[in-house]
Amino acid sequence: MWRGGSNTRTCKRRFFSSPTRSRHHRPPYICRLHSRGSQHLKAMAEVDHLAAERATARFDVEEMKVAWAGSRHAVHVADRMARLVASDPVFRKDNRTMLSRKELFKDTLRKAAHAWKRIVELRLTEEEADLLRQYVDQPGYVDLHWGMFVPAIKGQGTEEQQHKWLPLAYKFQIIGCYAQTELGHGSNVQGLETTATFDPKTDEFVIHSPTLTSSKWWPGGLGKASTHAVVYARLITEGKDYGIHGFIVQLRSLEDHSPLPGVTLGDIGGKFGSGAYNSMDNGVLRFDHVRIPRDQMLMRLSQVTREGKYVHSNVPKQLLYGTMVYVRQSIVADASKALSRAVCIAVRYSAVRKQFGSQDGGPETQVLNYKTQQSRLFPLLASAYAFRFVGDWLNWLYTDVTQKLEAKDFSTLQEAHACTAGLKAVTTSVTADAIEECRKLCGGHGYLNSSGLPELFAVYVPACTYEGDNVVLLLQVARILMKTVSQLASGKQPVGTMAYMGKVQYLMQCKSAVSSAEDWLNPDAIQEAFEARALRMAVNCAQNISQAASQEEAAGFYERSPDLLEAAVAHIQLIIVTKFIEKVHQEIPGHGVKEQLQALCNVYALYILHKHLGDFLATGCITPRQGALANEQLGKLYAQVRPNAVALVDAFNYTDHYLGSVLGRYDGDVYPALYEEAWKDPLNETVVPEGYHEYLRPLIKQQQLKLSRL
Ligand SMILES: CCCCCCCCCCCCCCC/C=C/C(=O)SCCNC(=O)CCNC(=O)[C@H](O)C(C)(C)COP(=O)(O)OP(=O)(O)OC[C@H]1O[C@@H](n2cnc3c(N)ncnc32)[C@H](O)[C@@H]1OP(=O)(O)O
Ligand SMILES: Cc1cc2nc3c(=O)[nH]c(=O)nc-3n(C[C@H](O)[C@H](O)[C@H](O)COP(=O)(O)OP(=O)(O)OC[C@H]3O[C@@H](n4cnc5c(N)ncnc54)[C@H](O)[C@@H]3O)c2cc1C
Repeated sequence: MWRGGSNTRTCKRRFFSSPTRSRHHRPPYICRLHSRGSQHLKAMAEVDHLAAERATARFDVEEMKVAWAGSRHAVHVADRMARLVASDPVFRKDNRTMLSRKELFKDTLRKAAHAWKRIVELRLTEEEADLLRQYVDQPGYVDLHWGMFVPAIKGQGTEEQQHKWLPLAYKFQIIGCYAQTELGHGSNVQGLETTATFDPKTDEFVIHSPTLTSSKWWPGGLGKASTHAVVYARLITEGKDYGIHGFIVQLRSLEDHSPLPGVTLGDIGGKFGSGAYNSMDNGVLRFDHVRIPRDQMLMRLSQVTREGKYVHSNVPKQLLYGTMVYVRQSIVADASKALSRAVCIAVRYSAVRKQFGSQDGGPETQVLNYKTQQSRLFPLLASAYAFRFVGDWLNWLYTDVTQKLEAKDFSTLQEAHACTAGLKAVTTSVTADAIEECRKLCGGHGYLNSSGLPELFAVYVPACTYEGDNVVLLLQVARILMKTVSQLASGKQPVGTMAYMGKVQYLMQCKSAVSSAEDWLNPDAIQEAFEARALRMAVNCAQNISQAASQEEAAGFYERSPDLLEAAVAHIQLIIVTKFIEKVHQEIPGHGVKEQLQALCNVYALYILHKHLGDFLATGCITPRQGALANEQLGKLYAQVRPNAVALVDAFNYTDHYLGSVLGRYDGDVYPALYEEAWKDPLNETVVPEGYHEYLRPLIKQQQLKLSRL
């Protein structure tokens, strides 16, 4: 009866009602855990399986935490917020991949509401609140509300509009999203089809979706949560189309959340991966001649008068794209977070995991000691630090440009666009690939949801697409590079991150002086090689485009776009290397911290050089022998990083809750955790699976019957 007829009863129930029998049927380790209860688990947690690794570190980890976080204050606040989230049962996330879409969405609403309650109760500052939301670690409508809706109103709304709308948004009296992309167009913003036609009779805009492809499609938070949206639509007044502009549109009733008349909206459906980005209600939205007051057009950059006259302020039109520039810079900062999480998991697990090497009965080899593991993992560790520092710099640049724009100085707009677009593209592509590489570095166990890596990958990978497809963004960088090269002949000196191009005479013919592996530790040698490679690739592209004399320039650009993409990547990698070198040149307190960062900086640069050796050789920046020396030095650097690897990921200061990985646990006690986690799967709720009576038993019985007839 027990075996045959009770497949809906849970293990838990049986365990308590019939312990002897349960113990018999349960895996022995689980019984031991349960019988000893939490005391046993606590005792286990006190064992630090990575203590020996931590003891070999040659630097002050606490000071490295400061270097990573940016300041002692930042470490302190992050620590407090991370612990606040980790200790609150509402923010539990270990069961996330097992929830249905509806459950997951409700769980997201619950977490967002609870986070807001805590923020208000504890009177958290903006900095603390942002961190708290980050550690909750579940994509949801609040990301778009704070991350795009509010910034769009701040950036494109007049003082009056900000005064009216921002207090409502700040207190969550309205919830907003950013509705730009449509079914038919995302990358090509100028191709959007939604219309906003001014009606002077009523002093209103009529928002309309004229075609199926004009349906808004993808905006996060739109599907189920938002009451309002900043909608991007073609402004039509006095019969003329003035192109894309932003409008604040109410979508749902503030009483019962039902869609307002003329508004059709919903969720666009399940997305890649279990859990992951499915907590977000990406939505579809159609308008059927929906009327909004004229003053709900965001009028900071251009206005429509009461009479319907279009007036454009004396500012560049591209300021309309300001919200995207803002989010792109925050995506760069987020890249180092996602990458460092994956790397932290892979480094800790690689130090715990042992395979082979015990023929004489001695201990097996930690997989972290394999040179191949190091050569795959340490460049990713170095990249996490590189992205962190370039992200800090980009944040500085963004703030600087914003201040200049306030003073009507638009000279650095192009630099901000090129850097945010290019760095967003390179850091997200590398990070997405790196998370997948970390999964492979963790072998079979990396493929389990409980490793945290599949979900991290699934959540992260759309960053290569949203806020601008990475290829489209790199082509923007390439266009600016080509413009800069073409201006060199006229003697115009490039500025900012393009300034190196001003050394064109030298960089086009210089030869690297490197003659030993150690010479590659000289930052000037690295800088010169990267500058020469980036410039020569850009100049080659420019020459190839202009040599196609029979073609229009645009056609030449189109023809050469695969090469242009590579030139843009080379330019962005130069920026990352340069900012890392600049960081290491600064005063960095703490025993051994500067030395470690120096080593990581060299790993990052020489790894890129090794990986893109073809570029460096083809452009004649270095010789094959110098390439080989760089690789030789890289091997030596890996050996230098090895004893510090675990401490270098400890410096990220992530709680086990935030990491969300049994493989990346701080204490390294991986195997009991893996074992225990398996039993939480819903399939293990019953010993005999659902479906046994319908499908397995008849099959087995049928075969038995056949056999008995033989
Ligand atoms: C947990 C806590 C939460 C707190 C918040 C935390 C942060 C938030 C994180 C948020 C999480 C992320 C969630 C995901 C949300 C996703 C949202 C979206 O995806 S929104 C939609 C994004 N869409 C895009 O990115 C579209 C990409 N396309 C474009 O940007 C443009 O179409 C284009 C740049 C590709 C082309 O523009 P276009 O005008 O058609 O023309 P040109 O190429 O000819 O360019 C003309 C001219 O303009 C210059 N330019 C272009 N863009 C910019 C810019 N942004 N700034 C300045 N200048 C720009 C370009 O260089 C040309 O210059 P010129 O001198 O004339 O050559
Ligand atoms: C998870 C997620 C969340 C999102 N959230 C929002 C949101 O909140 N609000 C919002 O408005 N939008 C949102 N989006 C939409 C997002 O911004 C767009 O998907 C993105 O800008 C890419 O545009 P697309 O889908 O039109 O891609 P496409 O442009 O159709 O890309 C398809 C392919 O064409 C290539 N391609 C396109 N143009 C060119 C070109 N000129 N040269 C060479 N190759 C080209 C691309 O590289 C790509 O390989 C979200 C998307 C995702 C996936």
